[in-house]
Amino acid sequence: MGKKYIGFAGTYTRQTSKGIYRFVLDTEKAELTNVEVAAKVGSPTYLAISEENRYLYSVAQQEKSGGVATFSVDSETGELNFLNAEVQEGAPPCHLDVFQNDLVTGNYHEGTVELYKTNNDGINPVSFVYKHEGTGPHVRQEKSHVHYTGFTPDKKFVVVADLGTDEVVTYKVDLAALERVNTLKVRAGSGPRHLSFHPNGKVAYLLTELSSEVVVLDYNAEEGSFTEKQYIRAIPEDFTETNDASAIHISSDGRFVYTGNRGHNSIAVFSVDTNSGELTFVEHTPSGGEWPRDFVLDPSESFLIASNQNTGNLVLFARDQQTGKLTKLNSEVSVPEVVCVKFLK
Ligand SMILES: O=C1O[C@H](COP(=O)(O)O)[C@@H](O)[C@H](O)[C@H]1O
Repeated sequence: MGKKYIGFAGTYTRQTSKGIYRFVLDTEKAELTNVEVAAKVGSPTYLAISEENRYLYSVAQQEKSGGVATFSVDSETGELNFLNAEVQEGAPPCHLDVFQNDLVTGNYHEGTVELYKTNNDGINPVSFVYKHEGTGPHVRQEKSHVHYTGFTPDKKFVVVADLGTDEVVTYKVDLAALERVNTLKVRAGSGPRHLSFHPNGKVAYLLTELSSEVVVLDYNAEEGSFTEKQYIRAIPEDFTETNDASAIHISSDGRFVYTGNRGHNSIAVFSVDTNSGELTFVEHTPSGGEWPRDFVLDPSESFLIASNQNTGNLVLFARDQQTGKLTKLNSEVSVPEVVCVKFLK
């Protein structure tokens, strides 16, 4: 029997969006339904849900300040109850991740990584800020642009992708501070944006926004360090228009990697070599709208939902778990200025 899964969509609130939206995926009907505003908050672009679905954390903007808003979650109904928000003067972050009482954010505009401590009532004021320095050869690399902050699978380190400096930086969380422990420099001008670990914890996949490539990295979990082993294009050789690669996700069986292409407006599918972790290109599937900023696999991993920012639509695809291929289904819903999508676990 099919299941119903509750998902959330983060958005910009520059035009008509009201904040965080909730929706339901009905797997029996293969349909997205019940879209509604779950919480009114300023530009909650990126979302993170705690391990046990107890809390949802979002990027938040309040006038000229940015930070994090926190909500408790009713995991049966998906109701969000606002707890608190912590903001500082300046642009909001663009990415966040949470593990237990540690929450990290990455700020594209400020070139910073922030550490917050969470509690049962929400979040404490920011406890540590690390500013990245550096530049790159591309016109968008005039300074650091931190774009991704995520915990390693064993939660020992935090990994940061810096689009401005072409670096992947590893930090250790040391009580209320971040200690920089390793830096990998990738190809100049590539613009690292997002990263996803293979479930084996030994390989990671880095997506570069400016060069639209996936960089396959060997990961040393003892040291928190990376080494490059493969670069593979995420867009066709003959696509000459601008493409800003967006998100990267891997299936939980570790067999398929998916990336988003803003410009080519597609999702790229790659298969993973079981031994080396290296990738082989499988196919491109049109994302069903313009500017696929992110996408998500549903909890059954039989579906993928693309979030197209410029057309404001979530589009449902069936996912073949044997081939990794995607088939667009006849189901989509409107979510204005949509950025990211997450399911309750
Ligand atoms: O991918 C992108 O991200 C940056 C950072 O996001 P923001 O919400 O902090 O502005 C964004 O500025 C850029 O337009 C976009 O392509």
